[in-house]
Amino acid sequence: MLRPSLRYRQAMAAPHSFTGEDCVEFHIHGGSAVITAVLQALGSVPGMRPADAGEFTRRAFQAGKLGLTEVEGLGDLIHAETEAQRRQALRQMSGELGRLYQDWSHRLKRCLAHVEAFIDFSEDELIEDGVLNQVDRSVCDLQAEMERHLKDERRGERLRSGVQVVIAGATNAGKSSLLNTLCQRPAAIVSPIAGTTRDVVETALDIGGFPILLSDTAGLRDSPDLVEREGVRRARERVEQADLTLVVVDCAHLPSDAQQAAAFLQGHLTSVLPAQEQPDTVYPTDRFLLVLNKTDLLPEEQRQKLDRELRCVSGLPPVCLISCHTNDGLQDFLTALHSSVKTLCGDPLSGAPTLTQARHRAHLQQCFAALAQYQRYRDMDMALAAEGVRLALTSLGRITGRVGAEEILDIIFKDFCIGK
Ligand SMILES: Nc1nc2c(ncn2[C@@H]2O[C@H](COP(=O)(O)OP(=O)(O)OP(=O)(O)O)[C@@H](O)[C@H]2O)c(=O)[nH]1
Ligand SMILES: [Mg+2]
Repeated sequence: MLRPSLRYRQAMAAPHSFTGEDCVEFHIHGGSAVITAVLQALGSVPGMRPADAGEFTRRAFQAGKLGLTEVEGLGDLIHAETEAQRRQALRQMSGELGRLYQDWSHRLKRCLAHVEAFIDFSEDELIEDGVLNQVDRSVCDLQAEMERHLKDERRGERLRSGVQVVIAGATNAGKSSLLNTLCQRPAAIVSPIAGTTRDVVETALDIGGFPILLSDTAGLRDSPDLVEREGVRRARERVEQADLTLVVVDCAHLPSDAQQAAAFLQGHLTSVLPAQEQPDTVYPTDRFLLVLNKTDLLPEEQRQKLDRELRCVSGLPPVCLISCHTNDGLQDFLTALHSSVKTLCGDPLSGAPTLTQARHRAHLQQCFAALAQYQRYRDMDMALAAEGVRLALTSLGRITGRVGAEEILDIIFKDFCIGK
């Protein structure tokens, strides 16, 4: 006979369970024959069927136990591969982001109520003075807060999906060797033949808890070879899309004089940079790292001199001297890489909660635009101005799941696994 304990009843009975419904959990021996037999027995009970992927979470959402941003946080937690991703997902799952949007939503509802009251009662002078001024102030405040939230340099989205790091530079500089050193396996072919890498070789890495997607690319040079030219085009495309580019240079090619070396490196960077960034000689330090490889080929004295002097040259991105053959300088390079990636992702635990999904960004931008509609029509047509506030509320509701199309929910829940 089943005699549920008090703890069991509290955790599993409606409305305290995860889904808000009465639940039962079976703890059985783990052998596959036992599991199959139990599933078969359960399957023979009329009306019993296996849960769909994400069905438990969907039921929790439908019972109002979780908001949509929390659901997305839970999904991200399940898929988190690095520590920083896990922390960001946990924070979102705890409801911080959802509470921020709820707060905005409440304030917008107040604005809408005031605007509608103004439309209905202002002619009878039943409405107190200054109601619209209060709405104006609230709308301005909300816009300023949303603008700050949107101007986050995509840190949260980057952390969620991985920082795009691209290795680029001339042929034979040691790009593929760097990729292999970082991922500690021979992922890309290395050879003394210039033009060995043609296609993009990708690998996912965890750098101090931050996820990166590292791409090795074809060496940049003019080539009569059709296939190599396509490789170079792809390499340039990757640099354009990259969050961070590691520009690899064979340091045996560097002039020994520091000023000349700096000029050489500037020229090298220009040849790697996307066309639209050419006139700007101040390289955003968080988007480039200069990796001077093959230091084992330099006399120690020259290596130290280069290291010392290039650090003092202004206008260059951070410079790291390494050898993929001896691993010399690798630790300093990893520290510099970690610091750049951390800047690009931000600290998932400090400051205001960040945007983590392109879906949220799109709805927030619509919300922001709708508030501009309120301001545009406020002195001309109050009905259209009110419509602006209403649209803003709808856009926010789409983020939190208060307003939603079924197909969006289907997309979100399909990423969950069975049993979640
Ligand atoms: N001495 C020395 N040789 C290196 C080092 N790193 C790479 N090499 C050699 O340099 C040559 C080219 O290395 P790759 O890693 O294939 O260079 P790459 O930049 O990927 O070249 P492409 O794919 O042709 O653009 C190979 O013979 C490597 O063994 C290093 O740190 N020191
Ligand atoms: Mg290569």
